[in-house]
Amino acid sequence: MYIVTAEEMYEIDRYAIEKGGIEGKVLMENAGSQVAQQIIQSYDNNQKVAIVVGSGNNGGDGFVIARYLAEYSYDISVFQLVADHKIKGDAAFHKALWLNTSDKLVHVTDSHQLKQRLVDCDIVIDAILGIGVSGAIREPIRSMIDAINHLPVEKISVDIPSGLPANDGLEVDLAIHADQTYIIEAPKETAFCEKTSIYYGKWETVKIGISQMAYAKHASKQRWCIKNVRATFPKREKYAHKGSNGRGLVIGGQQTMPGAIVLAARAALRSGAGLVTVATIKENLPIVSSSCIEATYHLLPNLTDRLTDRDLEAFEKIDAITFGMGIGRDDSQLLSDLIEKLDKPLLIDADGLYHAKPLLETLLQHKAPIVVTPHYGEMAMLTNKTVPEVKRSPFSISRQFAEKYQVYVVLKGKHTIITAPNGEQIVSDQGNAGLAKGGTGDVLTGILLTMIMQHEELLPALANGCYLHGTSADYLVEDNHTERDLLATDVIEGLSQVFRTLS
Ligand SMILES: NC(=O)C1=CN([C@@H]2O[C@H](COP(=O)(O)OP(=O)(O)OC[C@H]3O[C@@H](n4cnc5c(N)ncnc54)[C@H](O)[C@@H]3O)[C@@H](O)[C@H]2O)[C@@H](O)CC1
Ligand SMILES: Nc1ncnc2c1ncn2[C@@H]1O[C@H](COP(=O)(O)OP(=O)(O)O)[C@@H](O)[C@H]1O
Ligand SMILES: [K+]
Repeated sequence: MYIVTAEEMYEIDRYAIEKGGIEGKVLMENAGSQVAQQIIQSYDNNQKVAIVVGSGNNGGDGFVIARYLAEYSYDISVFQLVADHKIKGDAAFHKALWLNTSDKLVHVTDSHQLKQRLVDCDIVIDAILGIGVSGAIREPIRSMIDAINHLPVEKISVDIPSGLPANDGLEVDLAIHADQTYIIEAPKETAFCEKTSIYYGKWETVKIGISQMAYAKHASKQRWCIKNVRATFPKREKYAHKGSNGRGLVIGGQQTMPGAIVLAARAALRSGAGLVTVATIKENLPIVSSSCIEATYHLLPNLTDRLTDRDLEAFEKIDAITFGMGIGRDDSQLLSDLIEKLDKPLLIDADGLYHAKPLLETLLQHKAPIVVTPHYGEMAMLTNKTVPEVKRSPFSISRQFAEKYQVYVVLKGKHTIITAPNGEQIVSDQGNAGLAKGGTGDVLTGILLTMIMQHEELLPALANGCYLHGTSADYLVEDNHTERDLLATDVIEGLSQVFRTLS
């Protein structure tokens, strides 16, 4: 499933009209009828329904919905919130069709009137503003949206809650707090941002007949689901051997933080890596090696000095490296050496991201791919922004960072956004609040290490890793665990259940 900005959606609509030959009126008919079908399936027809329409094509969808719901015997009233002359084009066409079959259209000019009209309704269908909204919401629509928000009725938004922008990065002025949103065709960026997803309530998409070709041409973001995983997940070769399944290196673990590297190493092995070597200080060896007996160990004299020839020789056969879990924030030469001297795919996580910040310009020199996996706080640190700024623009900030430094970015959160150096993006929205606990990020890192070694292409590799991690947590919470008690180690054990669903 694609995720779009407003501009991309307009391009996609245009493509469907100009290249696909589907008239705008037909797209609107499809949009309204599909939303109406969803409503018919979910809401009884003994309810009193008010459809509030604005001036644009979103309002046009509202007229189509009215026509279909009336056919199914819902008690429908349409309230037009703008002057007649503002309704033009396809919307005017569908308004005329509604008036051919019904006289239930009332022109409402202020919020006081609207409140009186809506007071005995059960459902309000919000077709006031769609993705064409711009700037601060103007009166009288402003007071009308506010009035609807205060009514104790079920609020169903068409395409997008009115007033909410489609794109990330814009401040929300005022918007309908929907209980349910039926999104036309493709979810918009704001459905996946922490500050704005709440306005949508529950949401689902309806299809209106636009071809995938239009998306392939004009959309650059996808929501990753099991279908994508099945299509891209590598098969395990019958004659595989441990060398062919990837040799991963995990570097990290101060004396006070040995757990992080154990979690990463165990997660990498559980995800199918052939061999995992943990490079850490000797003080960690007893605890780390007894917690992960399947890994091998490489002792570093400390975590700050340059790599020795002996280290480099030992890492020669490694296929990919992950650096940073529990490594601490003291000055260290390790990361710059890894960037300069080892041309292997390199994943930088946790404290490693603090080491990466002064080296960002040098990342461009690394020939093999680099992946950074910050949570929102770490992303704010890397970009000199505040956490609220990152939360407002997670798509744009990730894309700018990935393009500027030519790295892959995995911005971790409820909706994890994965960005390739060319700006292509994937959202993994699997997982639950059980993952909001120390150590789960280290598990993700281990899984990603294996995925990087086993896939041809990195973007699906990272998306598949995030899918495995989140889905493991989802299955565990469905079965034996809850969001409270879930531990990072459980997520590792849960992976086998996810793998079983992939073939
Ligand atoms: N072919 C298409 O383009 C299709 C569009 N569809 C619907 O059309 C919508 C987009 O249509 P439009 O581009 O007409 O956009 P809108 O329906 O969002 O309407 C934009 C109009 O709203 C008013 N407006 C914008 N910002 C405002 C503000 N801050 N305060 C008060 N009024 C404001 C202006 O009069 C503006 O022209 C989609 O969200 C979707 O619901 C669907 O019918 C499917 C097909
Ligand atoms: N509320 C949530 N819903 C879904 N996933 C979450 C949630 N909170 C955290 N996660 C996931 O859990 C992981 C946490 O990573 P991170 O913050 O780096 O943890 P740590 O550094 O303690 O290991 C990320 O993969 C993130 O996407
Ligand atoms: K709307």
